[in-house]
Amino acid sequence: MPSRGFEALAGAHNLDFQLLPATLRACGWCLEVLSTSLTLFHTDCRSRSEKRSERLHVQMADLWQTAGIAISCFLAVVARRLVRVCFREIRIWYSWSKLPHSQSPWSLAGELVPATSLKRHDFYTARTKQLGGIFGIRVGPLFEVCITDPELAAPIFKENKADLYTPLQTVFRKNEPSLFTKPSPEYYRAIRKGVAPAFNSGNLREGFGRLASLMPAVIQYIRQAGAEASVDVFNIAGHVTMDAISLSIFADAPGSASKLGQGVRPRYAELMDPAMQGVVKIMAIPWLRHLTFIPAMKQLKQDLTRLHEEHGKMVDRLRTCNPPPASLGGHLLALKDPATGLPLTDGQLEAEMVTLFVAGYDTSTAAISWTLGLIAAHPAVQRKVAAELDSIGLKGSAERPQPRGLSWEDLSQLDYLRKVIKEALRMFTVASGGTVRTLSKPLNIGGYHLAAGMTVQVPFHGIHRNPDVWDRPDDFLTERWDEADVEYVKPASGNRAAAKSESGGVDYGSSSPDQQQALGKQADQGSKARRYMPFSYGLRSCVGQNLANLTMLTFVASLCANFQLELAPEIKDMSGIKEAAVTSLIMSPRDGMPLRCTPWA
Ligand code: HEM
Repeated sequence: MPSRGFEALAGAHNLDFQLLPATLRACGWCLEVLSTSLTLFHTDCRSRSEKRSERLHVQMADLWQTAGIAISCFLAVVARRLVRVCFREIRIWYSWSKLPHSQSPWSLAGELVPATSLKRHDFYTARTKQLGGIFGIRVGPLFEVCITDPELAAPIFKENKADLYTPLQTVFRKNEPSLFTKPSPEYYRAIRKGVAPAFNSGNLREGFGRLASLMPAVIQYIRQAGAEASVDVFNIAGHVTMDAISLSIFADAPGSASKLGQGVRPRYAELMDPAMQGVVKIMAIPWLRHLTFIPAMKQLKQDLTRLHEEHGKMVDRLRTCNPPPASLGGHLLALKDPATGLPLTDGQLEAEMVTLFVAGYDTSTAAISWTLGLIAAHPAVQRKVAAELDSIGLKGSAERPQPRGLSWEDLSQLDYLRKVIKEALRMFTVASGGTVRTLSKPLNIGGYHLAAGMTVQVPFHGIHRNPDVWDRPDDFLTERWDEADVEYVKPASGNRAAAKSESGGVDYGSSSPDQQQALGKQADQGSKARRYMPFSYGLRSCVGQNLANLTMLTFVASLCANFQLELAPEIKDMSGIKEAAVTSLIMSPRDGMPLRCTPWA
């Protein structure tokens, strides 16, 4: 008979003792074996379940411990970052507080309104007159340094960081970084080196025929409008520059200039402009983008959806149009991403292509408009331009009612017209806000310590209109370009020289060999600091300036060769031109540039 303990053991494992065969039940030895194995099995089961629960326990404890460590690490990192950000902001605020500045410490918005208004170019000039060539402004919560003294501004052009531009990426479908926003240094170098040759003189010459072929339609349209009509050259220039960039990328048939006279703006500009207005808002106040429920951000979302559709088509067009290797499109397709060694993806191509349109379209259009307006407002200048064109057989007359079109060779003969364009870009600097950089290291400039991380703006319009730097800066004086080295600051004299030596000029915050070298270069340059910078200079200067100059020269020469220009009654005179200037992203005439154009013959 089985013992009571054995029976209990069997019961615990749901074994019915009665089910065992009778012979087995009667055999004491068998029962012994069965009992022993059941006991062993039971012990094993218990120890296994104990072990399992122990293991589970240990695992849970490990998990808790690991989670605890992870959370503590995370909190430590956040706290460190917070402390670092706080220290950085305090250092920035302290540096800023030592700069000359003018706003009331109690105003929450600081100078947000004048610094983002349509007349902000005048604001920087006024502050320069009031506070000098380096001063602080506060735009809402942003403590910013402004430099309008070219000598003091020189070291800023060695900085590459421009955090404030990052919101511009919103206009690309995949929010990719582009040349203009904030790619890695390697990517930036690869793109810059890859596209720059497209703008060299040999490659531009190859595409010049396509650019010049746009002009006959423009001339015909203006002729048809008649001498009494106000013709908006801003609108016309918009169509031509859009086609000029389009042609240099895709090298195929233009579309925009064929729509002249239909009272419309270039299609891409119609899509881009409203989106850019929204983007400018988030550049000024970055956290605005998170308020997706406010009407301005809802509108931006809609505008971007329309724009992104167009970008998809542009990438497809580039992939299928097979542009020649010398064209901008050819160069873009040949580019390799240094990180992967592969050709650019659709997203990367879109970012670079759109950057070229955004950077080149508005700027060239406004520059052409200011130049033509200024020529029309200054009859003596217009006579000299006409005489130059006449001397190479380009100007219309009774004997030459249909003057020939411009050739590549003509361009080198237009010395005076080049000076006129230069002076127009000085007086109405389209990139009026200039450049904005984030300091990657502390700098001592003009006796002021600027902390790392500070946002520094160099408003080019402020420099070009600074009376300490230019004689009669508010006058359109083409003859100033007859002198040599007009682009550079003249040797300092009198009070200005004394002020410079007292302020200590430029000094790098620490003294690594690189910085010593930079300091040395700056000192060598001495009075040779650049004061003329419509295309910026140094790192991040305009990569497309040769195309811009070519488009401006071609357009302005073609118009002046065919027509005598006069300001339309809407603008009337020089004060009307100045009044029309507004800056959103760039400085352009608010209601266009209406001119009356009378054929020479
Ligand atoms: C009159 C016409 C133009 C003016 C006044 C102008 C002016 C400028 C300025 C001042 C910058 C530097 C901006 C900064 O530092 O924040 C710049 C950059 C740039 N421009 Fe232009 N630009 C003109 C036409 C063009 C054209 C036609 C193109 C190309 C189709 C172009 C492409 C670019 C690009 C890609 C950059 C960024 C370069 C970089 O960061 O390395 N621009 N431009």
